This record gives sequence, C-alpha cells and structure tokens, in this order.
Amino acid sequence: MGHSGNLQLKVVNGDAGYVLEDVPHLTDYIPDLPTYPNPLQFNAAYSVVKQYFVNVDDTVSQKIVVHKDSPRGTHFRRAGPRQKVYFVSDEVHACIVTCGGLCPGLNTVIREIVCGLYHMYGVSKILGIDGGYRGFYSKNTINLTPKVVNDIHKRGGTILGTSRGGHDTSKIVDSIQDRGINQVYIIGGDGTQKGAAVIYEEIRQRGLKVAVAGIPKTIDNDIPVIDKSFGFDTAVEEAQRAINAAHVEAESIENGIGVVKLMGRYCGFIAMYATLGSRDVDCCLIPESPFYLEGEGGLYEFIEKRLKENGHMVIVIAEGAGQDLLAESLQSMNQQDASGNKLLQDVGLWISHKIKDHFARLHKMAINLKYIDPTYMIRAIPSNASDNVYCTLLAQSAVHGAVAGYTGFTVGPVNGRHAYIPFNRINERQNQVVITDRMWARVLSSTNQPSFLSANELAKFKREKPSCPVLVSVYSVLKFLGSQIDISDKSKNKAFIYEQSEE
Ligand SMILES: Nc1ncnc2c1ncn2[C@@H]1O[C@H](COP(=O)(O)OP(=O)(O)OP(=O)(O)O)[C@@H](O)[C@H]1O
Ligand SMILES: O=P(O)(O)OC[C@H]1O[C@](O)(CO)[C@@H](O)[C@@H]1O
Ligand SMILES: [Mg+2]
Repeated sequence: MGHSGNLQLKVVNGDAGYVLEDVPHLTDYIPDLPTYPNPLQFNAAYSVVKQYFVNVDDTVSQKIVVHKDSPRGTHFRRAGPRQKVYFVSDEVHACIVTCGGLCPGLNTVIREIVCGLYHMYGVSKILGIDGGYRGFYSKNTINLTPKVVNDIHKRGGTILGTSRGGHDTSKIVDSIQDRGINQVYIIGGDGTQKGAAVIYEEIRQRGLKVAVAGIPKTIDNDIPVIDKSFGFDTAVEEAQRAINAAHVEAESIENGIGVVKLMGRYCGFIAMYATLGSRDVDCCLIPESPFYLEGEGGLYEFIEKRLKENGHMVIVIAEGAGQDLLAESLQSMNQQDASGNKLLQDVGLWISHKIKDHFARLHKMAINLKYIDPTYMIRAIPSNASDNVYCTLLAQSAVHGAVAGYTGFTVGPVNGRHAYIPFNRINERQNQVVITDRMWARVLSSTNQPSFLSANELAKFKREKPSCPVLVSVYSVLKFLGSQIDISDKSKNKAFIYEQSEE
C-alpha cells in the first residue's frame, strides 16, 4: 500500500483500485501519545454487544454499485468506537458550537454529544460556545451537562445560538488554547465546515492535542459525499403542510394557483423531495434546472394548459431558482450576508407577480393566485423521530472519533454507514440535484411539467442516446418531453448540470 505524506490529504492506495481517503490523527503531528483502553468495554449497556469496537482497518465504500472489473474506488474510515482511546475521561475538556442558519435537529445533536461524552466516556467538562464562531472570543460560554440538555431535542433552533460571519481563526484557536479545550465539536453547514478546516489546520500548526470534529448541518442538503443531512427529512415533511394548504386553496376556486416557496439557496433538494412526497404539485422549479416564462415550452404556456385541464395547479419553487431571471428584471445588486453568501431576491413573490401580470394582460383567463412562504417556519421546528435517531448516530460517531484521536474530519453516513470524511472532500464542492439523474426524471414524469431545455440541449438528447445505463431512463423522459414541444431556442438559460451523480 502506498501512502502520501501530505497531512491535508492522507490517501492510501490498495489493490484493485482501492483508495482510502483517510482523516488526520493527533499522532500525525504529536508522536508517542499514550493510549488507554476504551472505557466502553466496562459499560453495562455496551459491553454485551458482540464486536462493539470497530476494526481499525474498516472502511466505507463511496461507490456501492460496481462492475466485475471496475476499480473499487474511494473509501472512508468507518466511524465508531475504537478499542484504544487517546484521552482519559478527566483530561477531556470539550466544547460545542453551532454556526450558520437554523436546521431541525441542532439541539438533538448538542444533546447527544453531551450525553455521549458523559455516559459513554465519563466526560463532565463540556462547554457550549454562545452564538457561533464569534462566540469563542466575544461571548460567554454555557456549562453543558446531561441535565441541562435533557429536554432540548423537543425545541427548534439551537440552545447555543448561532451566527454568520465572525470567523477569526487565530482568535478562535487562542480561545481554545487559553481555555484548555481539547475536543472541539463544530456543527454547521458548508461555510462552517470550511471554518472548521482552517481551525484544524491552525491547531495542527501550533502542535496542540486538540481533536476537531465537524458535524454537517444544512437544511438545504448541499453537503456532498454524505447520504443526506440531518433535518432534511423533517423539512420535507413540514413542507407537505404548506403544499397541502396551497392545494386546498387552489382547488377551491376557479383557476386557482398555489405557489409555495421552499428553501434551497443553490440546490433544490427540499423542493424536489417535497414535490415527489406530495403528488399534488404540478410544477417544481429548482436552481439546477433553469426555466423561462414566455413562449412555447415556457411556464406561462404550461400554466394555461394545466388550468384548462384541471382548473387549478400548485407550483413549488426553491428560493434559489430563477435568480438569473430576477436579476434581469429587477437589476438587483449583488448583496451578500455576513458569511459571504449571496443574498437572494424573493423569487416566490416575484414569480407570483409575474404570473398575475401575465394573465391580467391576457384578459382571456382570470386566475386566483395564493402565495405561501413557509421557509422559516420549516427551519425553526424540532426534528422528527427519524432525524432524532440520525442526529444521535452523528453525535455519537463524532464523539467516538475525537476520543480515538481522529481530527480534521466531518462525520456522516456514506451509503448508510457512518464514516469519517476529510474536510477537503466535504469542502471541495456543493451537493446539487443532478438533472440527468433518475430522481429528477421522477419529478418530471410525476408532474409532467416542461423540461425547459433549450433547443440545443433537447436536440442533443434526441440525437445521442446515452451509453451509460443510469442516463437511459432520464433520456427517455427527456426525449418524451422534447417531443412535446417545438425545438426553437426559447431559453436564455444555458447552465445545466449534466454531470452524473455518484448515487
Ligand atoms: N471559507 C471560510 N473560511 C472560514 N470560515 C468560514 C468560511 N466560510 C464561512 N465561514 C464561517 O462559517 C460560519 C457559517 O457559515 P455560513 O453562514 O455560510 O453558514 P453554513 O455553515 O454554510 O450553514 P448554512 O448555509 O446551511 O446556513 C460563519 O461564521 C462564517 O464566518
Ligand atoms: O436568513 P438566513 O438566516 O441568512 O438564512 C437563509 C438561508 O439559510 C438556509 O436555510 C441555509 O441554512 C438557506 O436555505 C437560506 O437561503
Ligand atoms: Mg451554507
């Protein structure tokens, strides 16, 4: 097996194209650290579990669909308790911080880190950092015990508070060092994980025995590699209530249109899954699939057709969809939030006005449009039961990893198995809906909405049947949709995501 020396990228190559993208370990930069037997072997609940400890060589495969002769591909270190640990209970001084936007399940993760550290590893010194990254150097801390966190999973939000911006690496690491913290649990989205990566790097350069563990949080599901993010299921479930309301309103009145805006800054996962879950949605608009309003194959034409057929319709739109169209018509400024994320215009309101104006101008069809924006209501609720279980596994995996001396990792399920994933893999790109994957094809075939593909793209699909089996079903749907509309270049939008996902 070959080993590349770079601490940021610990890549191990094996036979048959096996690749392990490993995470750093404290011993990479602090040699001769003492080890201790894992106290879990004396724990009444866990000591009876057969093979409770994860084999040090266990890895989780990123690719589970393989061919006879294909390379075995990328693997990650399997998460879970190790036989040997690098911290004794009394020595541990842990801290937890939550950053970025809210997400159902944040309190559950906090609760389970505290309870996991306390009940599994006998750790009692756990600090909550108040108000995100800047809380390390500008705010008070909260002592966290199982008693303090006992009921918090029933509440939305985060008991620690959160913020955007304010990441000052040296001040944060100074604070970690000054307080004698040696395990840092960082819960947050893509920005937060980038912040965690630089904190880890600074800690490594200072040679500190401090484990840095990231727990991925994003209601948008925009973190790559992991199967999905916590709170996502809860969000999709809660979105059903808004879609139901929109449907009830729309079907109760002549030419009723219900428009529901859902979160999804750069990706349309919530909109896509909420659409598939509901079956009442006639059109789902996401950032990855540009659309257009006017002319043949456009949204107005589809609305008119659907209203004539059914007398009502429901449109679900992700907040990041159609931002290019808005920018054209509103000449919007490029504003950013404190973390540098683009501030979006309200596409739901905009599209509602556009639809109303269009049909008012037509004079031939009076419509009744109701716009529902449940975005913050969805984000602020507590997590559902299945997300609670998921949050528990994430928190416990993070604790097992840090105690075992791993650092500079994000924890998450990869094909159903929890793994330690190096920060660089999490931070290199954002997860997006791949519109040539089967899932988007399912949406198109369930709503029968236009594909909004440009002439060139449709012609390409008509000409070239893909050789890859994964694309064949998508091809069939797109080919069908392509045959429904005239192929002239009506779309001004060119950026399509055709890359095939790993799923
Ligand atoms: N490249 C970066 N380097 C260091 N810190 C960063 C970086 N990007 C973002 N951060 C910090 O991470 C924190 C959270 O970032 P952000 O507001 O983008 O939310 P997020 O973690 O992406 O979550 P979400 O987008 O799901 O709400 C902020 O305090 C921000 O300063
Ligand atoms: O208003 P805030 O708190 O900046 O959050 C809005 C953004 O946060 C997210 O929910 C991600 O956390 C996005 O979907 C949304 O654009
Ligand atoms: Mg983000």
